[in-house]
Amino acid sequence: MSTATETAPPATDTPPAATAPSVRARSGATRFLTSPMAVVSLVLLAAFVVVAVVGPTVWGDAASATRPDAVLLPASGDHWFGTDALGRDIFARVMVATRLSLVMALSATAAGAVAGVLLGGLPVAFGARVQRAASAVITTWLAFPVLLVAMLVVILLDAGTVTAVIALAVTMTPSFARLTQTLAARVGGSEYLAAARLLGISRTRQLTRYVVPNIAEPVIVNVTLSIGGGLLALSSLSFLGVGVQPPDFDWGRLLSDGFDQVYTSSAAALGPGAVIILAGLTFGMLGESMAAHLRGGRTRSVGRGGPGALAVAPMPVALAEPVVGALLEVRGLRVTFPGPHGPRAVVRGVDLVLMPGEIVGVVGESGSGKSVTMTAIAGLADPTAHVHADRMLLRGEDLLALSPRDRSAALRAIGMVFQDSLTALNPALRVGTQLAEVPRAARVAGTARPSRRAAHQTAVAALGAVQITDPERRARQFPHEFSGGMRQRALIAMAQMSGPPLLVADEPTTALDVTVQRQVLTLLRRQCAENGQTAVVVSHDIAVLGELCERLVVMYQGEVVDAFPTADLRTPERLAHPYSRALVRALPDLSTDVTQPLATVEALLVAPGSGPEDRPEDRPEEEVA
Ligand SMILES: Nc1ncnc2c1ncn2[C@@H]1O[C@H](COP(=O)(O)OP(=O)(O)OP(=O)(O)O)[C@@H](O)[C@H]1O
Repeated sequence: MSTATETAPPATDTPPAATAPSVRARSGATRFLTSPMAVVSLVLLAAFVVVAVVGPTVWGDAASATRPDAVLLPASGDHWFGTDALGRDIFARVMVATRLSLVMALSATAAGAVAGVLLGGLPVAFGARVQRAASAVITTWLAFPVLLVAMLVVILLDAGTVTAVIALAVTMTPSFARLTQTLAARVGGSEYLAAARLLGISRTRQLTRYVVPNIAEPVIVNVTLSIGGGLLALSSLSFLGVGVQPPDFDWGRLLSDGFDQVYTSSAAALGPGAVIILAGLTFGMLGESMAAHLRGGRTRSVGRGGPGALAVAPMPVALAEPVVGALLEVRGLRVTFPGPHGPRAVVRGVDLVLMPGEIVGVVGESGSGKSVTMTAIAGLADPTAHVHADRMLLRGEDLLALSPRDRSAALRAIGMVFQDSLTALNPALRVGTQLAEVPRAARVAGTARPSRRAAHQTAVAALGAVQITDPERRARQFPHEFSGGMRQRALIAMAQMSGPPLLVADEPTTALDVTVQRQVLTLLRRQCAENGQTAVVVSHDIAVLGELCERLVVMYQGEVVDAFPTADLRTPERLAHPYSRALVRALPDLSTDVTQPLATVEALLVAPGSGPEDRPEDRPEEEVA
């Protein structure tokens, strides 16, 4: 069956010299600065900061000098926003008020954010009871109207600048607390925090090392967005006469004063109003740009056309003719991640050819690049990854020549079964509801979207097809109510629902016990045979792959070092690569002498990116076996 060839071209660690700019590894800051909205907001912010710093020095005199001969003048070349009832230049007063307005908004937001983060985040380290109590406090607090709370604070503390800041901070605290609580709950339920607890790591350390770093980014984005809202709220308080009191003045105070003369000089109110709106927009745009940047960077689920997507081979590469009839042909796949010492190539020149209907196993030790290879092929590479290929044909279609949108559509021919069934299924949705999303999302263009009921029935049938008993009842359960084997089968059902011609299963049985492992593998093989599907199954376990696959591809240190029919496992001495031979010899069987230590694959480990002299094929065989 094996008409394909996999070879390991000479590896180099340097990334391709010329690559598509869209996927060139760029620093986060550089990527952020490519957004026009981010640039505009930063320029505006810089202008506001400069005015806040130099405003009182430059415009201080004009802002405070009273001129009885220039009272209530309309806007003109000399007085852009006109003059007030004492003849003071309103534009100069707006410029001078910038400092107080910004300082108040920043202080109130910072105080509200710190209080909110503490209220929302601290309980995570103190267990469920404290979390429930904090949650009740936050919910009650949120239920009070913002203006009412602000007024209450003003009544209790007397109107003034500091009171306005405190009032705003008090109204902001519960929303920051709710955000932090939601984010912290996600971290609180994570496996890594559970592991930290098991290891006896102190609560303070849990909070500072595990909770805070994982919630910091969205909180910072929210703080930035809130500064704009804070500015507007403070201006409203001053406008209502309960904020900054004379002789101090902020933008809201000036807006309030300007309203008194709106019929004689509209610029007196419009000027401060426009500046308030511009400042609000500036912080809003900055926050939105940061949020978009984070979504597109670390937190966004990896897409099939964005960063991390496939780079079009930039230069003509001398390649052999395409393999006739291949379902998938990948040549020269390279994946590089940015590292502290420059780009790190973790997949180096991988070739992979799959013929229709075959099941191919990809085996290799942990970190050899199996998952990265598969996710890169499926267009699901991490957004920080730099993916490059010389050729990539899927069902005869040249993925490198397609637009990101068309490539995305073409890649729907690949169904993925992920390794960790617990994280691959949304814990908040019933299994049936999740599966029902597939037919509703994957409807054929031009046809009506299936009804919820029809989609649900399809989901139930799909669960039945993977031998989940009582699928109707199971479809109404949440993933945590399933056993590991059932979840894995539900994932297989989900991947199969859109009938993809190619199934990629990344370690589908790693977390399962041997009996369930066998059931899942049998199911995979039967489903592929029944549906005429091609499958690539990734595993560390050469024995598992030997049972399931017709052909094996061995990866080591980011390269394909060997490829052979599964039958060759019986004659390891015929395998071409020492690492493959070592892997097979390390497999115990019934003839293994149980009185002797099991054979192991010894010290081959060198980091990807090491020179060729460190690679196993360059070592004497006895060192390997
Ligand atoms: N997002 C990432 N950023 C940086 N390096 C990464 C990233 N994802 C993977 N790597 C690196 O790529 C290399 C290959 O990882 P990969 O997950 O493909 O290994 P694997 O062979 O699938 O291992 P395992 O069997 O343990 O899942 C590893 O050195 C890993 O640290």
